Amino acid sequence: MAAQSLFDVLAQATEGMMVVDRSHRIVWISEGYKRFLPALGFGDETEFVGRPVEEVVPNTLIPQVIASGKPMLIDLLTNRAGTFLVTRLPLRNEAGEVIGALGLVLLDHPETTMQPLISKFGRLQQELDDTRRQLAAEQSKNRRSKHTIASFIGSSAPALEVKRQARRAALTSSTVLLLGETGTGKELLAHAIHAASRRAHKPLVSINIAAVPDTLLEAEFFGVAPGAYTGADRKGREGKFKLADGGTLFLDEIGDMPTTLQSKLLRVLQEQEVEPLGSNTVIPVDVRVIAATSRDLGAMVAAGQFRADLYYRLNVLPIRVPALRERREDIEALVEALGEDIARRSGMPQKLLSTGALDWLQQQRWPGNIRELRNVLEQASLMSDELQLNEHSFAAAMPSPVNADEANALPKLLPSSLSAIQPQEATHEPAAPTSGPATAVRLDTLRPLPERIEAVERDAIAEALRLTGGNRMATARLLQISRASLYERLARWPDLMATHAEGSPS
Ligand SMILES: Nc1ncnc2c1ncn2[C@@H]1O[C@H](COP(=O)(O)OP(=O)(O)OP(=O)(O)O)[C@@H](O)[C@H]1O
Repeated sequence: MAAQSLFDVLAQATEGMMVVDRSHRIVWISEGYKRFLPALGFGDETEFVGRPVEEVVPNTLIPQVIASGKPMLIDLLTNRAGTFLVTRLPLRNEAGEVIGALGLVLLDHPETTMQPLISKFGRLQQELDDTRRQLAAEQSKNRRSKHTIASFIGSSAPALEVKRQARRAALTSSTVLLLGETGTGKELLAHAIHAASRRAHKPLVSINIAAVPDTLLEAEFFGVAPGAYTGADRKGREGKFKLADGGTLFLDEIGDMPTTLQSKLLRVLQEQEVEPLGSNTVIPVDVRVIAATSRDLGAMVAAGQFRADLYYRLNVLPIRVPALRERREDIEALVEALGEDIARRSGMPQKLLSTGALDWLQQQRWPGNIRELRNVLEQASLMSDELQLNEHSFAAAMPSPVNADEANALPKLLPSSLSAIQPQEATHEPAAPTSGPATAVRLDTLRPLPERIEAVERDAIAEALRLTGGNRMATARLLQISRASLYERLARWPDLMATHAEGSPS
């Protein structure tokens, strides 16, 4: 009786009410509810009652209330009939079992009486939709490769030749060997070749051999069988070859491959099958390999540091990626493209370049190639408040510029202290109280050798960190030392570590 009167009170006090049974079927609607039927697309009650609620009231959550047995005391329901403030309550029998639900419309025009809440809801809904769209766009972008052959900027003869070779390589599944200095765009080309190949819809998996400790490389390449190890690898792990199945495996810094693993890699390349560590079964794989190195592999073969048979197996389609100084005419287009990217990422307007600035950029030697050009552009843009950058803006961002002529005479990376040592080291004259560079050199030679070596190393590392924008991997490569020995030295000079925090924009 009490329940009946509560029911009547609710039906009258609200704008509309419906009762739904356990199987979601609408069994009753109040007089008030009938007003909403035309907006929901129904002529009269008989077409509506008896139907499953989710079929006739879009976006309703009544089925969830029946499933969970938990009330929804207040919610906004939006569908083609409008936006409503609603309450949903489960109905239970005496045994406490859910036998259906009550749906109450508290307000049918909440937008007039609950403006702040409704507009907040609208805003959040809009943000949610935008984020979902962005995420979907991002995901589809990530599935596509980061780079295409057209993203390799440049129309000089050497750049066009590289692109021609890359397009040709994309037509086949043969192994590609990308050879070139650090920062010339080898990784970009590997992505581009994959994206232009028939494997583009399959993964491109990269492994930087120099970045993985030798002891872990084998597991990284070939995977680990379940139960082979305890700890993190107990469940087994797929190797990069398996992950790249059907697609492309990019082996960056192949010159750093330990000799013990070289023969195993050769076997996998020949047989196209891998044997995970701790297993005695082989797994067939279909992988296209693109390898890259900034080292002279031919010389490494001659020195016995790289297996000749692996070298020949990799050297099927060699592509030499030119250094930036071999294609200075591309600097203008590169500056334009890199500047656009820097502006987009930083949210600041793109800076213009004076003619003097462009000339200046074209005269540099760029041992760190495009990565270095990008870093210098970025630093100059951040350091200057002017919209136009001139040669002084760049000189400030690149404190010890070396022009092309000087550079040809002297390896750029040798810092002044080292170049000072070389010619003077043979002279054993006593220090004379003269002024100028000669005095500095003689005083320098009087310092204990370990101290001088330390200073040379420190200068070289500082210079290389600057060139690579603090990128540890590229720094180690440029100096031809291992990453571990770079870190070991950096630990000695915490100030260097702090000035060049890890993280290159590339
Ligand atoms: N031709 C190019 N056009 C536009 N950007 C380029 C070009 N070449 C390289 N870059 C950019 O320069 C940076 C360095 O390129 P990438 O990492 O491909 O060089 P890399 O030769 O693989 O270097 P490393 O040997 O040090 O790994 C990246 O930000 C890349 O996008």
